[in-house]
Amino acid sequence: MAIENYNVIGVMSGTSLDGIDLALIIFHRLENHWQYQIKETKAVPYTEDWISRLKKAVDFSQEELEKLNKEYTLLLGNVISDFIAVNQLENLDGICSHGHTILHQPQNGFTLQIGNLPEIAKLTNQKVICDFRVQDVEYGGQGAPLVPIGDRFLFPEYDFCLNLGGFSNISFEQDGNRIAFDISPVNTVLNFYASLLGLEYDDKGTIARSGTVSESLLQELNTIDFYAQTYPKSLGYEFVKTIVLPMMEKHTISTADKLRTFVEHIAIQTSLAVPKKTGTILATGGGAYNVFLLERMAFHLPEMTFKVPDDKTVEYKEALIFALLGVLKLRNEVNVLASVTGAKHDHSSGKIFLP
Ligand SMILES: Nc1ncnc2c1ncn2[C@@H]1O[C@H](COP(=O)(O)OP(=O)(O)OP(=O)(O)O)[C@@H](O)[C@H]1O
Ligand SMILES: CC(=O)N[C@H]1[C@@H]2OC[C@@H](O2)[C@@H](O)[C@@H]1O[C@H](C)C(=O)O
Repeated sequence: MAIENYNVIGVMSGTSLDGIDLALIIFHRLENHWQYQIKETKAVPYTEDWISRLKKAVDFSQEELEKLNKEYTLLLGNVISDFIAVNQLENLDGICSHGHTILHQPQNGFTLQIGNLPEIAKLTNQKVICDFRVQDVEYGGQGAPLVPIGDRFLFPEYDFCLNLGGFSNISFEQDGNRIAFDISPVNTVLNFYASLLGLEYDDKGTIARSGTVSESLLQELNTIDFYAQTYPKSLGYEFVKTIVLPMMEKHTISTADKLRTFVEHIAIQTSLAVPKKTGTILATGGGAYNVFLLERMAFHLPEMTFKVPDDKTVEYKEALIFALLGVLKLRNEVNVLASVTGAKHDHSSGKIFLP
């Protein structure tokens, strides 16, 4: 019985801008099946300065972006090195790092994740596998979402995997193919309105719960073109900045009412995204802690069972899956599914940098 083991660190910075997630993962590959253990984790919050720079970067010039990329690679290198030192890690097979998405316009042929410069391998003194999205866009794909292959390998017992991060996405099996797509913005928008009230986020959705749905805003949001499109499809911050926030800002209602309306919008779009209305949904990402959001989803999908895991999978599932994408790349195996991204074929994506 062939068992293969990998010791890797998964590193993820998501679009909610809460910080950098690191997870030490041990993978066991046993006769075509993957098993995992999340051994150590750390969430490193961004400073106010970094949050502001990463937010503004969507409007940066090429020169400013290059400078930011170098500085962010240095930040990631330091954060990863600290994680290795604190946990006294040795004999790692690699660091599998997503970087941070600044621009995402697959329709125009580009996506940019910073923090993926070759220096990262020197800074950490480790083999680094990174930049997983670019090749997919070059192959005509969306470059996102990339976690669905991990959903297939690591969470096959669930009918649906729902990620509630900066944006939400869903993945499921259909006729032997994995299907997945981004559903709607989630914490990118909720955090923006929470920040107007001086909060990092709307804890458990309490403020949204206190608000009232604006039917006119809700209707406008639900008729945005993106929702009528068929998959493959993915979202970037550009969508929030140019379409969603301007639409929300036209409505002179309270911030609590905006939060309430947007929660309803997410819940409705989620219910429309699932192809069948019964089964089990694995809900992960920080939005899974938004109790009110989950209540509204359950209202629109009354026969669905929502499962929020009670372990580190909720917060570290993306770091875990990018760790798997890196291992698959090291094995030269497919880590991006064309059925999900729309690329011309399945492929093994990512760059490998040696120290
Ligand atoms: N107790 C809570 N109540 C409500 N929302 C919460 C709570 N805890 C976390 N969140 C939300 O989750 C966000 C972090 O989610 P997560 O880490 O999944 O985002 P992400 O890594 O940026 O995701 P993605 O890569 O999918 O965009 C926070 O910014 C906050 O909006
Ligand atoms: C371009 C980009 O970074 N997209 C993120 C973002 O955050 C959530 C959603 O939009 C998803 O498409 C993707 O991240 C996850 C990890 C993915 O690729 O599966």
